[in-house]
Amino acid sequence: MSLESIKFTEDPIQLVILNQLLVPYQTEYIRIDSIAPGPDCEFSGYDAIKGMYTRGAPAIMLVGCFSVVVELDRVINKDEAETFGYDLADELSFKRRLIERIDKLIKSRPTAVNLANGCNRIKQIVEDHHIDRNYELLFSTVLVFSRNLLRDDLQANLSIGENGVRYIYDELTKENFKGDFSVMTICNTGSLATSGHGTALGIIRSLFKKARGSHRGAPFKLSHVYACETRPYNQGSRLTAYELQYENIPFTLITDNMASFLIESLNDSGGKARSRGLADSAPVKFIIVGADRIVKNGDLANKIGTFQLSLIASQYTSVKFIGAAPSTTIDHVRTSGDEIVIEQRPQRELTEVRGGEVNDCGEFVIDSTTGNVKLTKVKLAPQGIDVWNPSFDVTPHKYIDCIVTEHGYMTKDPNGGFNL
Ligand SMILES: CSC[C@@H](O)[C@H](O)C(=O)COP(=O)(O)O
Repeated sequence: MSLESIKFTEDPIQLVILNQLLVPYQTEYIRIDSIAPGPDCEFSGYDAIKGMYTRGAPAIMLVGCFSVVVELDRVINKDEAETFGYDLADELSFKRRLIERIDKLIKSRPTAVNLANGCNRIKQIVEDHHIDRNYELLFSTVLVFSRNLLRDDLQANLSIGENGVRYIYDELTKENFKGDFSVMTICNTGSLATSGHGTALGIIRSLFKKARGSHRGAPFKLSHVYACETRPYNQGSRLTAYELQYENIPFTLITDNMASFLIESLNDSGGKARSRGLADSAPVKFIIVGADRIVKNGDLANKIGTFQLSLIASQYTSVKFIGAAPSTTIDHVRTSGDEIVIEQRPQRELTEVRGGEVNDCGEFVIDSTTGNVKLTKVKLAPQGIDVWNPSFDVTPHKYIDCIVTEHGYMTKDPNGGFNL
């Protein structure tokens, strides 16, 4: 990918993030200077995460952890303790203040567990550290932890790709499937949502790589991806479509409410696909989704719209539903999806959209001073109406066929349960 969502440098310590609110129309990077808002903080990790500038559970975790590194650098190495309300002379009060600010950061987005998992480990480092005036050691410990988190996330995504491919090949071989097949996905689970490669989209990338490379001789091959638009925030049409186009992976964008009709059309052997305007008639064999939190019994929180896809898959024995996530997405405390807090987003995020302005021919209008696509915001509903806008839903494990992590793939035990 030419676009990295997170850029962190150590000399000097600097964190910049891609403003995902502007993708795919403009490329803008913003510098993060603190953990949470405060005096002398222009743009904090909290602002970036809460404001959706940075998105996707693993990316949120990485930006959150690196924002702690950035603030500690200013406090410890740049003599700015007072600006942030830290007292370096009093170790206990320093730790209290830091933990208070990290706790505020964790609250920026409650459903994705990765942020809390990463930040809680930093809190543990802080609590266990006997500072004894050696703040530099604390700084370097948090820096190394965050740097490793970034490295491990990339490695995990590559392994998820491999493990997902293995499950898909095993299933198709068991079924004696031959020919081309399609997959469906929702939300943004690629490079932009992670440190690189991606989770669900990582599996799709790896599948394509295999189909084009050493596995060219396999009796089946992924030929097409159907990407759901992912209303209301359109992560699918803005980010996933952008990544698939960039990777030259053949795909078709659909709105979320087309999923069942599409699968019914493609998976029918009587030729419904052709009469319904579908150029590629390879059946959808897998719906592959990411996750923001997977609890112990396998219930999975992901972008709103995921649950209904699992219900559709459950109606077709030939369609398997796969959840893909790194182990930082696993919640080892909660036992069922009923315990997951679902983030409610502002009503305006559903009734208003911002996008690239187009002329009557559908071509982007370019701002002559900046050379960028002009952005415009429109409202899609009457003023003053009631709107429900949950950002995520929970897919019960009974509708999930397989969970893929960096450690392998897991199907259900004979009692129909996952044991995470
Ligand atoms: C790779 S994280 C799993 C995604 O499916 C996830 O839901 C996601 O991208 C979150 O969307 P967000 O834009 O942060 O609300």
